[in-house]
Amino acid sequence: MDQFYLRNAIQYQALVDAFKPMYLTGALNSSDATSPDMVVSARIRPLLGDDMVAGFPCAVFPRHSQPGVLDIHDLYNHPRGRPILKSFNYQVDKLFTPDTTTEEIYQDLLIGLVPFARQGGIGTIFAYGQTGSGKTFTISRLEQLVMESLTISIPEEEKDESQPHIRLTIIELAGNSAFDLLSARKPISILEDASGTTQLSGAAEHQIHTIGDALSLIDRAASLRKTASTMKNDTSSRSHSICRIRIANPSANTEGFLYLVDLAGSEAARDVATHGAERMRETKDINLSLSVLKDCIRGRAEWDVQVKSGAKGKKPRMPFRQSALTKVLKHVFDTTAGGRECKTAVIACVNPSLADVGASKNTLRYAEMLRVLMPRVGKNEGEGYGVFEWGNGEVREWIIQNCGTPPISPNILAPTESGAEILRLSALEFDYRCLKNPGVTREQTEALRSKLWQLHIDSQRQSTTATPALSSTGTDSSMSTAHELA
Ligand SMILES: Nc1ncnc2c1ncn2[C@@H]1O[C@H](COP(=O)(O)OP(=O)(O)OP(=O)(O)O)[C@@H](O)[C@H]1O
Repeated sequence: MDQFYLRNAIQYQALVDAFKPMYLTGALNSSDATSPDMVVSARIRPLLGDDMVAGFPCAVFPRHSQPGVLDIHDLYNHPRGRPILKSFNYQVDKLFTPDTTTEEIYQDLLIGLVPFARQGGIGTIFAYGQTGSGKTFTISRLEQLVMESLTISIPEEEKDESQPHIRLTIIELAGNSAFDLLSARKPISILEDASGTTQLSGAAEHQIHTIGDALSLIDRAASLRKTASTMKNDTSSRSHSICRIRIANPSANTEGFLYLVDLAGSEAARDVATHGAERMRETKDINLSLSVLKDCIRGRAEWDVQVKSGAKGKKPRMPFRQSALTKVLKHVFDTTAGGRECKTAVIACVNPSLADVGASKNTLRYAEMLRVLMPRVGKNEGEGYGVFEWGNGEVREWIIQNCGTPPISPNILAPTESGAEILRLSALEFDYRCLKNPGVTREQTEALRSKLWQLHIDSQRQSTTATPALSSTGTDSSMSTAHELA
């Protein structure tokens, strides 16, 4: 296949240049709001020196006219002998192009997760993608940035007993075995205790006082992972790495978590074919754990949508006991006893080279399967807009008229947010903003939040154009068009 691509690189480029995208509507429309606590993003890494030397052109393009949409072009052999271009498109909530830096991704996806975890929530970020697509590049820098923000924000002289206690654990999962990356890859066990909490038995938790402590531990884990992979004569990480940051906040009596997960590379079938039986088994284990993870992430997002929107339905399936990866992340998926508030972000990493086009399509199909659409709010003639359709002006107006006394300033509660964005705020964040206003009580903030959600649910019920309670962009949402070489 590679030879076919290289032989036809010039024709391929001509077809790509002539490509005219169809405007996406319906389930793929970017104006459809997805689950408020789940952001599915994609990062296209730049073509690197090696890719260019190999001579493969770029096959993945962000669509500038529609935010969050990517076009991928593949080249097919046609029976009449002329290669044809097949184009596929995918939709994500946020798209990071080759020019985006990891610092910008942090600002976009993680800046809110850190205070959320400080207040007792669970924030999780996953990097998923084919080997060499930039997962480790992305997650390792995000780990550093999170640690900087957790340790730098409080000046040393102002730290006291009431400051959050930060503890770091970094483990690696290979098949069903787990290792502590901060204790020379010592094997550890994943156990559920009597209360049903997952324990990483034997894994050290390191108390972090300064950014220096954190960075040296992160470096230690990264170099151990790299050495293990080189010893196996393997350039790609065939294991999942999980960085867990526990944030205990004595003054608020809360304990939150941040998980940064660098998933094992999903491997293309053509690569697997060149490996032996052990590698094939390893790949099967990885694919199984990624499939269970997908069911769990999607199930959790569906559950959040059901709870927040008041939609009725069967409890979504979250088979987290089926793999070591999801057992470790039980916190994130377990909704028994109400479950904990969670916010999740996924970064689907993509190598834009034509040589990896098949794997890129798989990665983005996986990402699309994680997107859960909120029930759509329609507008009937003579009716007002649903909260979801409000602009910031309407949100502000509503706050002024409904906040009660003492007043809650729209500048503090919703300085820029639209209706959809204000609904996406976690309860913790909503209350936190309200309580910043002098004299405002918790009862008042809870009443305001319930009122907003009640209004949203009522407008949904009234809507005659409502879509089925929960819908997904699903696996068949990517559309393809074919263009023949003239
Ligand atoms: N956004 C980027 N900008 C510049 N270089 C990048 C970017 N993303 C990845 N790279 C480079 O691409 C190469 C592969 O990246 P990385 O090791 O992060 O891939 P990976 O997805 O973790 O692969 P594997 O699954 O094999 O571990 C590295 O040399 C990395 O420095």
